[in-house]
Amino acid sequence: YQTPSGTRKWPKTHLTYKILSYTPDLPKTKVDDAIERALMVWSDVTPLHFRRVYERQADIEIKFARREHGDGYPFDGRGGTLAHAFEPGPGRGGDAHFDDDEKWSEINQGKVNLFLVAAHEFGHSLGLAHSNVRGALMYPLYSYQNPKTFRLPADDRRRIQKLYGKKSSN
Ligand SMILES: CC(C)C[C@H](CC(=O)NO)C(=O)N[C@H]1Cc2cn(c3ccccc23)CCCCCCNC1=O
Ligand SMILES: [Ca+2]
Ligand SMILES: [Zn+2]
Ligand SMILES: [Zn+2]
Repeated sequence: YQTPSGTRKWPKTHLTYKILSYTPDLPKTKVDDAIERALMVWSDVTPLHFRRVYERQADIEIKFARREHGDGYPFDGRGGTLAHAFEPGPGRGGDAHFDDDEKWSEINQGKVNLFLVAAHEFGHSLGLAHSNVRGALMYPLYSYQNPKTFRLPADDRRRIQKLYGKKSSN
């Protein structure tokens, strides 16, 4: 998992993901769809492929949780931190957790958009650290934008392709 520069990456391009729990704020199908589209943000620009699994352990395990939830990084109630994720590695490496005290939504300015937050978290799951480029997906502050018109900013694309290469053209 270790690269020369010290960042960590997956030693494979076919990754599995599993949704362990859901939020009561959205229908399950909307959560599934937001997660799938958030992963596609990254697979669209790299040779990475994501497959959903239901039984076995997955590389990227996704759950909604409140406050202390067993990893020593408790959430903080509504507002504040929205979610977190672990860098590539065995066990909890790659996993993404979402604060279920947030009001998760689809297209709604006032609430938190699951697709946008998930796309950010999966950047960490794949090995990206935060960006200091305002407007980058990996910027540490959440900012709402219309998910229908979302395009991966150049800084994020450049950095993920530096780790995993570009999407094979064929
Ligand atoms: C990028 C995002 C998808 C994930 C990040 C966390 C992260 O980097 N996960 O990988 C996040 O939650 N950032 C906070 C950072 C933050 C902003 N404030 C805070 C007040 C307290 C604690 C944290 C914050 C000020 C008030 C606004 C609170 C609501 C929005 N929260 C944020 O933007
Ligand atoms: Ca919170
Ligand atoms: Zn956690
Ligand atoms: Zn982050």
